[in-house]
Amino acid sequence: MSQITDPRDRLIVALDLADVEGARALVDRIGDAATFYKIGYRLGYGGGLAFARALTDRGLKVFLDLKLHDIGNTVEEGVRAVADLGASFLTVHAYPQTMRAAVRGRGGRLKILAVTVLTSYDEADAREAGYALPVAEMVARRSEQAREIGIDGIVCSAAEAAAVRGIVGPDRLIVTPGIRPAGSDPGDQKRVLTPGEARRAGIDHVVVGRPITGAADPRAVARAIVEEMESA
Ligand SMILES: O=C(O)c1cc(=O)[nH]c(=O)n1[C@@H]1O[C@H](COP(=O)(O)O)[C@@H](O)[C@H]1O
Repeated sequence: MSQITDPRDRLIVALDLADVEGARALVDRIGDAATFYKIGYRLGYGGGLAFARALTDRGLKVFLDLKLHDIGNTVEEGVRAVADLGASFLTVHAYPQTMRAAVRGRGGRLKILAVTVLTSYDEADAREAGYALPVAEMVARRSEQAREIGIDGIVCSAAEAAAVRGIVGPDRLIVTPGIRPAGSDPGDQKRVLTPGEARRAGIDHVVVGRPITGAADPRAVARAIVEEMESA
């Protein structure tokens, strides 16, 4: 588990917005209630990579969620190309070739996170995609492979966090999307826990998008999530 001194760093706000103007306005509204933002490919394709640099220049932390998965050479060079954007985290899918390539391309302070099984998948979705193993076993197997390859952290559901911690040990990061404050709409997420449950399961960071980006008062929701984890 990482040494997090500022409790706000545990919350990563997913900036799943169409353009940089909207993202900048949201970051300004949230103000000092959050310190860590995720930029995925929706915003990335709308100028979000330059915006990542603008956020890090303001002292905020950035998670680039590009979920790379390709032939090794392309992944390695792709990781190398984003290594100097100042981001803290970059995602790749947890396939062994992809993870090895990402580790080769890693540089600077960029940490590579491996996405095990998406939190929008349940058992039926995994079977439909051709996987024979139950989701929890897939997550465990991919976490073992990530550890052997030297990946810095795991993305999984908080429902698997305690098992993953047993596999990857105390020093690798566990980052969990699929987080919903009690009573909020899960949307397309299927393996869902609350911020407090996630914290008790031993996660390092939660990723929260729509419950914050769609809220009337995003700053208040971000604050409440940080407080819920602090008191868990
Ligand atoms: O890699 C991710 O960040 C990710 C992995 C995963 O398994 N599930 C998942 O939801 N995510 C991302 O986490 C965010 C969750 O957003 P909300 O469902 O709106 O809270 C989205 O940006 C997803 O792309």
